[in-house]
Amino acid sequence: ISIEKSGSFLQLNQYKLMDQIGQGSYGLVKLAYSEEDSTHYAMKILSKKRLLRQAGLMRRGPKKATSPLDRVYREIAVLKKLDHPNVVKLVEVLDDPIEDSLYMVFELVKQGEVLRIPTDNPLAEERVWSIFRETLLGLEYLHYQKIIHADIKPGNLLLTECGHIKIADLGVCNEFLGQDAVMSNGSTAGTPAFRAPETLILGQNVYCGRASDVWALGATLYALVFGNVPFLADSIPLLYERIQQDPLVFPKKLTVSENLKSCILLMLEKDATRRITVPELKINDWVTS
Ligand SMILES: COc1ccc(C(=O)/C=C\Nc2cc(OC)c(C(=O)O)cc2Cl)cc1
Repeated sequence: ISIEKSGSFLQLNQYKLMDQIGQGSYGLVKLAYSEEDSTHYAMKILSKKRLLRQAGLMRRGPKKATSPLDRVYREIAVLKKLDHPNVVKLVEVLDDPIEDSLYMVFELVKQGEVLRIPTDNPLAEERVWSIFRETLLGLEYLHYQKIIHADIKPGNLLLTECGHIKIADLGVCNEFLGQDAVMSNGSTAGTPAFRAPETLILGQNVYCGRASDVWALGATLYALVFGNVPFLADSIPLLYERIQQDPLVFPKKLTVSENLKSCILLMLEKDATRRITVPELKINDWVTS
């Protein structure tokens, strides 16, 4: 990669890096402008050292032969093959072997995150209905490609200029697995408030990734319409206790349809074997209303 400073911007090959537009445990996302095609992109910047460190911390049990970076490269290879209107598109990866940074170039989804929570101004049920339907199609596509997103949340749903949804952040935290989408909770944490109960049971570290994605989608649906996550606590252990034990409560102040409440309840079913599945969601009364 050719890296040069042009004025106050870093220039990576044809990309001029501009403002930071996103950040998270993964690293950060910058707006990038390509002079080659006069188009803006979202450039996700990862640190290989940080990835290795995180993998070291998160990996439990026998050390897997593949280095954590192989996992990222394998997932990048998968991302390049993905092509769906409701999944963010990876354009290219700039990876200089001697550089610590790994640059993932994505198509720019102009309006960014669909909703920042907590908020006192959640989205109207009609808006949430179309956002949910598109997210469901994107998730169905990922599951079909044997990809468990493992971090579905409002922050990873990006809104296009025309108000369509693209699911983001498949890059690092998903599990690309063989036949059954079986997860081990050592490797994919996800965001605490959106984690399914079965992923929190210590010791038992095998669960179905598809069902845990549905739970997170349910918590996301709840957050989009009520402005906050379904279970809250001042500490992570208490949060996990509430996710596993507490019955779901809907805020009195906001009126939403009975169909929407039942749909959320079916997705936030604590028993993963009884939880609604993606195919069942596609024919759910609220989703098809
Ligand atoms: C206000 O305007 C804005 C326009 C676009 C953005 C934005 O794009 C943010 C994050 N983007 C991404 C993050 C990802 O992971 C964490 C991945 C991935 O790894 O799949 C892909 C993308 Cl694109 C923000 C503000």
